[in-house]
Amino acid sequence: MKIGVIADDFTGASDIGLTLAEGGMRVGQFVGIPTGHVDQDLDAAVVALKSRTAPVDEAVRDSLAACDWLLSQGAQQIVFKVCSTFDSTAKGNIGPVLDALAERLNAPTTIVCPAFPENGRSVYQGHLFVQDKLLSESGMQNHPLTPMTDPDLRRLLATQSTGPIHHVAALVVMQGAAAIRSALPPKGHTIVDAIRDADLLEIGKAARDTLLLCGGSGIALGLPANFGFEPQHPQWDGVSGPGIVLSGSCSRATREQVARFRDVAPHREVTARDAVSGSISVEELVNWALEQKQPPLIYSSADPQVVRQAQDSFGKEKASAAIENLFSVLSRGLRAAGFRRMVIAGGETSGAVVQGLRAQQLQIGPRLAAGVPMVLLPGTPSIALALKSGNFGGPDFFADALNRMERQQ
Ligand SMILES: Nc1ncnc2c1ncn2[C@@H]1O[C@H](COP(=O)(O)OP(=O)(O)O)[C@@H](O)[C@H]1O
Ligand SMILES: O=C(O)[C@@H](O)C(=O)COP(=O)(O)O
Repeated sequence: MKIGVIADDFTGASDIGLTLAEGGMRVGQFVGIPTGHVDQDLDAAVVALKSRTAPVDEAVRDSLAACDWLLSQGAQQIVFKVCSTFDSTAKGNIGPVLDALAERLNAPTTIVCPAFPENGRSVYQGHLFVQDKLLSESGMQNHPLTPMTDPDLRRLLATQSTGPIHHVAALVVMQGAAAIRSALPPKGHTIVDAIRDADLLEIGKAARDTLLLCGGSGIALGLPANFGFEPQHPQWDGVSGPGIVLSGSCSRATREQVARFRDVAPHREVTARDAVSGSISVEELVNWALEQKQPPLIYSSADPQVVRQAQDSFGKEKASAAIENLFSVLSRGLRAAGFRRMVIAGGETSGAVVQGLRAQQLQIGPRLAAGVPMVLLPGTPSIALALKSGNFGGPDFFADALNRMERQQ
């Protein structure tokens, strides 16, 4: 194995899995830390954790365990995959995990860059932009679990990390890999600007001998070529069987996708109150879904003021956990009822569903949208999943993805 990835959520794991697969690597996506040796010829392994919003100690412990496992499988370079909007709580977890990984790997210097230009995320002068808005004005300031109110990544990481934080500016990056390499200080974490894929490719080249990198999936764009891999398009047909959309993301893009899909598909809303009080039965939701003539939508996605009210009434963690648990149990019921194509919106929500389905390993398929591959949960029968990050995908993503996931007869 050449590259080992520790992803702090499940949508992020399939996002970077796609980048590496499109870079020509054989990639395995693992749900949690595998035990034992993986008897497969993999070029890259992505360990998906649900550590983004976990308590700091737990996130550090799990990330180190994932790192140890990846090293034991022969990984030569480690990527800590975080969100392209650098999602973190007030306590971390990006800084503490990065510090711990750097220490474990004895990596004096790390490159940090969450840019993902294809999805509108760029880093300029150390600041993170989403399209033409600073991170803190992009809608991410209202995220239910990780509100992002500081767009200056140097300042943000400095509050989370014990090490010195440096910066390599876009003008240096545009001079290419050699200039980037010589601008990297010998110690500490360095935020590197990137506004184009070309910048990320040069950062990738510059990182050939860097043990530890941290970023969105864009940070992996240039890495497969360092090991001699050439771009490819992952292929496989979809699966046959009923489809459904489960949406627990309250991000802007998802709310638009929910609104669009509600116009054309049967839909049921699950409120935070329903989930916390347990007044809604999973069995009843599954039966309702089975009665529909076309793929339905079950969603808790709500506007920021509704989420705020729910959090004020029930507590942030309690509301989130109750909704995630509902989707987790529901996904199991849906599989038992015969559903074979599932589009899941939201990183935490995807984590809950994939854990609910007791998945251990997922196969990365072709891209459905930038950062969103079709993934296969092998079994008899297999299930096709789309784990969609909250802010990824166009307005008609749900309908498009369900169609693309269906095997053509
Ligand atoms: N109506 C709601 N009220 C409160 N919290 C909600 C509601 N709907 C979803 N949530 C919670 O918000 C979080 C959304 O996070 P996530 O699934 O990662 O979406 P995204 O990918 O957009 O960040 C989840 O923990 C989810 O359970
Ligand atoms: O890098 C990204 O933006 C995604 O891969 C990701 O991690 C998104 O997380 P969610 O928005 O919580 O799904």
